[in-house]
Parts: sequence; C-alpha cells; structure tokens
Amino acid sequence: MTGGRAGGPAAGRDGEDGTGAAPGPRPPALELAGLVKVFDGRPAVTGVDLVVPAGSVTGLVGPNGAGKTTTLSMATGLLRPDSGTARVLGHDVWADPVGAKRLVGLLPDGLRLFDRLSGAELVRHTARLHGLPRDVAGRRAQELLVALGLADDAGRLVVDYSAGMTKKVALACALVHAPRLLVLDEPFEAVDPVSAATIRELLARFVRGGGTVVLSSHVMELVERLCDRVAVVADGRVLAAGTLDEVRRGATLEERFVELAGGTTSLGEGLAWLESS
Ligand SMILES: Nc1ncnc2c1ncn2[C@@H]1O[C@H](COP(=O)(O)OP(=O)(O)OP(=O)(O)O)[C@@H](O)[C@H]1O
Repeated sequence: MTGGRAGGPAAGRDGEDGTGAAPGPRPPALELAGLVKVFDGRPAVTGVDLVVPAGSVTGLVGPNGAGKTTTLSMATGLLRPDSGTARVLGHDVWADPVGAKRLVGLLPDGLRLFDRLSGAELVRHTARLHGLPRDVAGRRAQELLVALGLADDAGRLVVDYSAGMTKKVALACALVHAPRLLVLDEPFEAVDPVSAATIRELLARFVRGGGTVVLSSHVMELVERLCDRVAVVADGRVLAAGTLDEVRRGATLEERFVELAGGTTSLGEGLAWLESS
C-alpha cells in the first residue's frame, strides 16, 4: 500500500476536513508541534514535532518506553499534553475537541472497551455515539464484522473474545464512523496472519478512499511493507522522520532503527544460572 495520493480520489471530496468547505490546499492530517509530557517528574515525551501528510500511511517506531503511546494519546485527545499542540486536519485537538475527534478513528493501546456488550452491540453502540442513525450503524457494524472475520462471533460478549478478536472488534469501532485519520497503536499485535492480511486490505481501501493512517509497530518488515512514511522515536522525541527512503538511507529500517535508537543485544555478565539445569 502506498500513500502520497494528494490529488487522488479524495481530492475534491466535499467536507474532506469535515467542514463541508470547498476544497483548498489540504492541511496535514496530523500536525504535532512541541508536544511534551512528564509523568511524576519523569519525561515521557520531550518535544515531539511531526507532520503527517493527508493520504499517507505513517509508521511510528521506537524502543519500548520511547513515548509512542504517550505521543499518540496526546495526538488524539486521550491525554492532555503539558505543552505543545496537536492538530487533526487543521482542528486543534484541545481547542476544538469535537471538530478534531469526529475526524479520528482510534485504536488505543491497552483497550478499554464496553466488554459486557456483544461484538455487534459494541460496534453499533460506537456508531451511535458518533451520531450515526440506527440503520446505518447496524449495516456498517455488520459489514465490518464480516470483513474482519467476526460474523460468527458477533453475538458473543467481547469479554469472552481472544486478544486478537478484541483487537479486531476495536478496529471495527475505530472505522465505523468513516474517519479521515486512523490512529492505530500496535494494530497487528496478537492478530493471526490471515486477519493481518485482511486488516492490511482494509487499510489500503481506507487510504485509497482518501484516508490517512498513523500506526505504531515493533515489526519493521510490516512498517516497510505498509507505510510510505516513518518516524523513529526514542527518548520521547523524533530522531528521524520522512519517507521510508529518506529515513532508511539505503539501509533496512531495522538497521537504521538500531543506528538511531541505539541499544544492545548483549545480555551482560549475569544469567549463568539459566544454563545450569
Ligand atoms: N500513565 C503513566 N504514568 C506514568 N508513566 C507513564 C504513563 N504512561 C507512560 N509512562 C511512561 O512514559 C514512558 C513512555 O511510555 P510509552 O507507553 O509512551 O512508550 P511506548 O514507546 O509506547 O512503549 P512500548 O513500545 O513499550 O509500548 C515510559 O517510561 C512509561 O513508563
């Protein structure tokens, strides 16, 4: 899947920015400026600047604890930044939360769903919260559950779903109001290969229709395959961002990741006891 389709099928779509305004130069799908977050005196995000062009698929990669989830939470209005701004298609996430949030579909990390609902109820309920009429909500929920291979489990309670099924029903919730920007924190974690292929196809279709995707992942091959842009985050800031080729500079993404984010695969001196049995 490739992005960078400015002027593609979405250009000229009425209300691309959710305002119904006549099409003009498209603002970035997501624009983060100087985002900072400190938890209990410990900096988690130390000044993230990132521009995600509309129509792109951008991968956010970085070591554990780099600040990816914290950044995505601030970008989507889940977590208030200590300073800095986040804008979705020109709407300030904190000054205009309704304007921004109706354009965003979010698959957060550490899902907290209404899991005493069935899968179908949950997706329909999410659609209704977005203001969709009952019949549209029902139709979209059904189509999404079928597409994601959950049709047979649509009547089961989400609390009884496996991790992968939960991820997929949460993705259905993120998509049901046809957002313009999808923000997905580890969307492929716990998902089987067939479902992963389905999700990739869904995302490709979403992007062909003019949508923008930002996703975090630890799987470099997946980011290289899915994304046309990438941002490497470490220690709470963006170390490199741009097209895949700009960031990779002729190396693999994994090589660049290690080069930029550092780290070591050495286990150190201890652990001899592991070999003693
Ligand atoms: N609610 C919180 N309270 C305190 N510290 C937090 C909180 N959320 C995140 N942190 C800390 O902020 C830092 C960044 O965490 P974050 O979850 O954003 O990293 P990440 O890049 O998403 O990591 P991973 O790849 O492991 O999911 C970590 O040091 C983490 O312990």
